[in-house]
Amino acid sequence: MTDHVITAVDKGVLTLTLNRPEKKNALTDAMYKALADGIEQAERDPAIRVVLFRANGDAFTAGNDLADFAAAGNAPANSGNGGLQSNVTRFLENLAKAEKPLIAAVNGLAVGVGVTMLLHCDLAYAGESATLQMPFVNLGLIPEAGSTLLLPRLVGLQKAADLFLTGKKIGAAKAEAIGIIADVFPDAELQAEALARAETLAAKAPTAVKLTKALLKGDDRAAVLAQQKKEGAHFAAQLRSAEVKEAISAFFEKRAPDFSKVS
Ligand SMILES: C/C=C/C(=O)SCCNC(=O)CCNC(=O)[C@H](O)C(C)(C)COP(=O)(O)OP(=O)(O)OC[C@H]1O[C@@H](n2cnc3c(N)ncnc32)[C@H](O)[C@@H]1OP(=O)(O)O
Repeated sequence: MTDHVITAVDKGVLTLTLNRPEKKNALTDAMYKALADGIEQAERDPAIRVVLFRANGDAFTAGNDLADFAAAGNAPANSGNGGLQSNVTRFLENLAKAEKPLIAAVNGLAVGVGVTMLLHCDLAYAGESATLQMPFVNLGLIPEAGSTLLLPRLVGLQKAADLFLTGKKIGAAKAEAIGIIADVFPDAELQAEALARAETLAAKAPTAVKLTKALLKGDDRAAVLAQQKKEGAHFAAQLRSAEVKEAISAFFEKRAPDFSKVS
């Protein structure tokens, strides 16, 4: 159990609220566990029709907790903790496997997995001041969640490379224009709008909704899960690299990383 994710069910909507605002909702293993458990609970419970991801504070999420990455990178190779933690993997797999609709309300910053998870959401809404960034390469890492398959399909190879290789930030309007975000709302209206849409969807005919989602996703699930596995293997190797050690040290020392000496 963690207080850093608040789980609530109302009117057919399972709401998972990220609640670690003092760390910009950076995701710890316990938080991934709560998110993975939440999706499984929704899939099991016929009374739950929709999952809504939202966040308290001024950021959606700063992505994976970098201290956890540093610890995983330093763990003995045979400790079972030398790659993505099992709850991260479970969360990413559950996103890809979910049969019920997933909705996200993105306020403020969404970084790393905070963006790649949106590629699995059927409806991702954002506040107008939201920014999205996938700085995996800047951290010495590679993108995950099947995003190396999903993003280029969604936005084209050039735009996907631009986002992944530069790690640049984009605003909500741009994210909507390229298809990552379904709709943008004034910041003050985002949460109410996303909840209202989730509740409306939860009241619709559940089998028709599930079948429509399945048809929209096509036959992609196996390919996405296979891509997650490929990404995960590279990710685990990179976590142990000098590149990641330098990038994470630089983050906590509040300086720019220096990759000039890594080969
Ligand atoms: C499988 C998943 C992979 C991924 O998700 S990869 C992506 C990993 N995430 C990142 O690289 C983002 C790292 N964070 C940042 O770049 C910045 O932060 C932000 C741009 C998100 C926000 O910057 P600002 O508004 O200046 O806030 P602040 O003072 O940097 O952060 C407030 C407190 O939050 C902690 N924090 C922020 N992000 C993380 C994180 N990802 N892991 C651990 N801690 C984080 C900071 O250290 C600090 O804490 P203190 O107040 O104690 O100094």
